Amino acid sequence: MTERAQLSQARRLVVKIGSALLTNDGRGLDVPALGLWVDQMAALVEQGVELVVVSSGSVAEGMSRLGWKKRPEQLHELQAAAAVGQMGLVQTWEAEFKRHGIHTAQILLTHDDLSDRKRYLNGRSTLRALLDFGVVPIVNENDTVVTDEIRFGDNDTLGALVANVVEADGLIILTDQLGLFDKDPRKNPDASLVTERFAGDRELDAMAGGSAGVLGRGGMQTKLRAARLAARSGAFTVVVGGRIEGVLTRLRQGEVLGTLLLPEQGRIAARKQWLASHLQTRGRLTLDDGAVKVLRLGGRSLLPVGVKAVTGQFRRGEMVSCVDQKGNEIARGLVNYSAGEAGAIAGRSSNSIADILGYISDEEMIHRDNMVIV
Ligand SMILES: Nc1ncnc2c1ncn2[C@@H]1O[C@H](COP(=O)(O)OP(=O)(O)O)[C@@H](O)[C@H]1O
Ligand SMILES: N[C@@H](CCC(=O)OP(=O)(O)O)C(=O)O
Repeated sequence: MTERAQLSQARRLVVKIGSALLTNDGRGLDVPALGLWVDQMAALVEQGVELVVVSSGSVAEGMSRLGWKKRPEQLHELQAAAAVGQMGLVQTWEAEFKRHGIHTAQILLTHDDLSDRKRYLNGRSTLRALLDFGVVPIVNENDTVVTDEIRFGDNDTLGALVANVVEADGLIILTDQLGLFDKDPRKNPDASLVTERFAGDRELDAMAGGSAGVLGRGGMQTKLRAARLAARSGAFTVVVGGRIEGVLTRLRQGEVLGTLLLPEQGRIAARKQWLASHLQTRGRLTLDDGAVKVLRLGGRSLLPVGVKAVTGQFRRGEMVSCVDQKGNEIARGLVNYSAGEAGAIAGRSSNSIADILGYISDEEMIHRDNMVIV
């Protein structure tokens, strides 16, 4: 598989859009541009892609609504502008997605929310539930309550943390340049576009500069940092020009646009490591000897037929522990069925899932890509 094919195959994506783009360099929300991105996103949703949007622009839109020409220095003024602008932001996202019959949801997060384990897990459950319902969450930083110390500071970082939380396959950062250049193209007209690198490549540090814009905060430095954060849970990052015609559709088709930043370890390995270290188990599946044997051999999914007993209360997508009949832990993984459903299909062949439950979401109890052997 070529690296760009990862975009064609992604099942869950986070799309982050910066202030300069969304507000047409501060001239108020660029509704036609936003509408065009939504058209492309709706087509992705139609193809079964789960999407989360991280939308900047509340401060810029607030400034525009309040008639302020200069970005205020004081935190409380920025927060006031953000509160005014956030109204316009969510109204516009909602109205544009509504044209396609897609619901949106507003999610405002602070750093605290994602560093506190309980809130992290609750946030994860809510986001997962929204995605299961086919809703597109629209995320921004909760600017009203943040203080200097706890600000993400830029939505690139927020986008990466959201990609970690939802275990996205990829993070797409739409910005006002065509991608990451070997030097800041605003200051160096001879700069050339970097098309593909490992996110951890140290050579990139010298290339990425800060923001020259009045609206954006992070510049390429925070986009690079975001790519490194996203890589921890196995997500690739694309930094790409949001004004390129049909940008999301063309990326989906595998076209080489923007800069692709890849996790070093490989997507699945990084993701598995992330899952094992960040999620607590919610229940237990006791396996028969045959299932223990195939899991230990590696590379196989766990089917319902190999499960003898189910304990605990868990929902689809939560982490469960797989143990042998003596209680020794064999593996951990994200389960495809809730505790009640898992109990009903335990010991049964995958062919009978539909008869037992009345529907089938997956043939596997735990897919091999979502499982870590311990
Ligand atoms: N190596 C680089 N390649 C591309 N852009 C760069 C680079 N270094 C610095 N920049 C600056 O980063 C800006 C984009 O970041 P930013 O203003 O924060 O936008 P956004 O609102 O999309 O987050 C570009 O307009 C550019 O001036
Ligand atoms: N929460 C702020 C985010 C500001 C921000 O990070 O902007 P950008 O660098 O353009 O993504 C807002 O909505 O204005």
